[in-house]
Amino acid sequence: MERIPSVDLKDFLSDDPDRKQKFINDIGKAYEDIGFVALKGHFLDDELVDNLYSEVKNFFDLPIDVKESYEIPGIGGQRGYVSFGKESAKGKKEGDLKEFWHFGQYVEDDEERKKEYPDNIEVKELKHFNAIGKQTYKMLEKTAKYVLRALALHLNIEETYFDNYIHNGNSILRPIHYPPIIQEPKNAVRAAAHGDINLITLLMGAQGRGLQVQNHDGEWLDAIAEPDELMINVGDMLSRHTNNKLKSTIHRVVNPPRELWGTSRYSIPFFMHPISEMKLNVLDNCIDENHPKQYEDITAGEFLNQRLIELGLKK
Ligand SMILES: O=C(O)CCC(=O)C(=O)O
Ligand SMILES: [Fe+2]
Repeated sequence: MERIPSVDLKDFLSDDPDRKQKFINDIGKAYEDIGFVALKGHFLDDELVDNLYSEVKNFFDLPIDVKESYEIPGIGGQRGYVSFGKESAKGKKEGDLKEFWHFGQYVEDDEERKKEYPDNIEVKELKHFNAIGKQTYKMLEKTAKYVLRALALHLNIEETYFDNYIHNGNSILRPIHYPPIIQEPKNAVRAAAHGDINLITLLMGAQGRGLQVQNHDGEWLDAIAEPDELMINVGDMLSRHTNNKLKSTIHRVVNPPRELWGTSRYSIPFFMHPISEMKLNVLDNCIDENHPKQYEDITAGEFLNQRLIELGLKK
């Protein structure tokens, strides 16, 4: 496969069963192959997207000591600010050339669950940052819910199978700033090759160049979306759960050519996580003679913990 397939969520949401089925088939096929699709017809309107980018830029433009005052020790970077170079890909010692912010779940109907998560951090210097973040979080979560419904149907399980696992799930919205490059990086890139941890990732900002996806032949394909598309990929949790029927594909963000070193890159992934007690045990109907069970039983919470330690975010 030479390019990332494009799908339209409006097909899945339509009353026409043929359109709905076509969406399921297209995304299912793409995820069994390259693990990525570009998706139109999502729930983010242009005004929200514009406001979000401007708030995100305003935040990263704040003085470093202000940003660092939002870097909270002891929570594995799960909320607030994570400073430049802190996170490195699994197995790599150089930090990625990025700084980022985390918005987490807004639990409004479950006191116990609310206690489980760190609180979101309010940026006092920016009037609209927090509200715009929350609105975006909700719209991406809603988009992801329908994508997972389509995948459930593709997997021949109940359409709403994922709904209860993602309601109040541990999802994270991560605005990332890759700053201008000042001097030749030794071994570091904007984001080193990695697979995502979570169920699925919805990425805003893939219209800017830099994101690359590895195909089966080990070649790197540019993954560029249209301005109205989200790039959506399978993460390791979903790949485990489906016995690797759906592929969590390795991807990276390369440094720009020297003439573009002076430019920042902004991207905003939404990492869809389930609640921590969801069992990621391989689904029975993804096991047969030709596809023996490949992964040990594990919960989403245990899996996340392991990975945060490997990323250098948690001790
Ligand atoms: O910035 C990007 O385009 C991708 C970032 C990414 O892959 C990640 O944060 O997991
Ligand atoms: Fe990623």
